[in-house]
Amino acid sequence: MGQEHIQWGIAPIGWRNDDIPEIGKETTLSHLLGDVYISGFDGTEVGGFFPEPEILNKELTLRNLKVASKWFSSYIIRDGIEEASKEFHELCAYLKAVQASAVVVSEQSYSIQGTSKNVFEEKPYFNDGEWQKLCEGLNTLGKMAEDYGLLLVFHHHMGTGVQTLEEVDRLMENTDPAHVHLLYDTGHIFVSDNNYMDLLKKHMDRIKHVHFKDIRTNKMKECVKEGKSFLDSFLHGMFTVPGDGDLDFVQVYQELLASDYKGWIVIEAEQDPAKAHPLEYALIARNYIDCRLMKD
Ligand SMILES: O=C1C[C@@H](O)[C@H](O)[C@@H](O)C1=O
Ligand SMILES: [Co+2]
Repeated sequence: MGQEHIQWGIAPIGWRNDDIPEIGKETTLSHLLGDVYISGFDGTEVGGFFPEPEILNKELTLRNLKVASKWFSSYIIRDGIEEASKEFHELCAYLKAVQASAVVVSEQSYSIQGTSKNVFEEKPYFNDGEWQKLCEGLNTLGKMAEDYGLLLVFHHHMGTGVQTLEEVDRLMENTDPAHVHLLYDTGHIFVSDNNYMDLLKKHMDRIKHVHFKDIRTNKMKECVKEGKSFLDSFLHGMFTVPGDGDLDFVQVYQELLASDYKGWIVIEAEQDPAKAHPLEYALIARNYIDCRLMKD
């Protein structure tokens, strides 16, 4: 089956975190890329601290690495599409210059992702007019991304208005499949819906980018019980790399291969690097991929 069409990446988020920039801030780009190389990955995603394209390209080429994509927080509902487009153009130009394949979009209007609110109970909900504005805006951004040779992949995310399977269904139904694609993140959909296979099976035809995020369910239960925020949940150790948590990535991977998925699978596990040594965890993930997922 088409394992040769998969590119494996690991996100900077285990080393430095854009949601809490103080975390791991002493880690340099060389350190991060060195670890990505040592742990045998094909590349990474662009972190907030990454330099201008010329410098980044040189550092990537020296290590034979690639970048897959970068996160974009859109505020289409709050600010309108014109406002959102300005920053989006800049990011797409950057991503084109570093030869990325996708731009990861998350609608952050009313998001509680970066706040102290209980992420398990206080997520926002969009009204009908807001859904329409969001979907139309995403179609516009998706066409823009194509002008830069990029795919717009939408990231469903805890603490946002597009979190649950039902919300992903609505987004997929009301956006143009030619221009708006989906990022499938195992960890976010599991924490939200307690299930990660339904979304994958239902929307496989729209999935063009994948985040493999594992969950320590004992930690997740503690976070739910204590009503923790998203940021406190990850500091508490809710997320980890595949092979260290409770999700079964074998069935996910088999489903992706059976559906002839082509593209990036990026390991993405935000943890406190002071507690979870980033290279050690990158190697745990690599070992799991080699011994459990790609064994045949
Ligand atoms: O893809 C992601 C990017 C992060 O900034 C985000 O908070 C994380 O949870 C995620 O899945
Ligand atoms: Co993700």
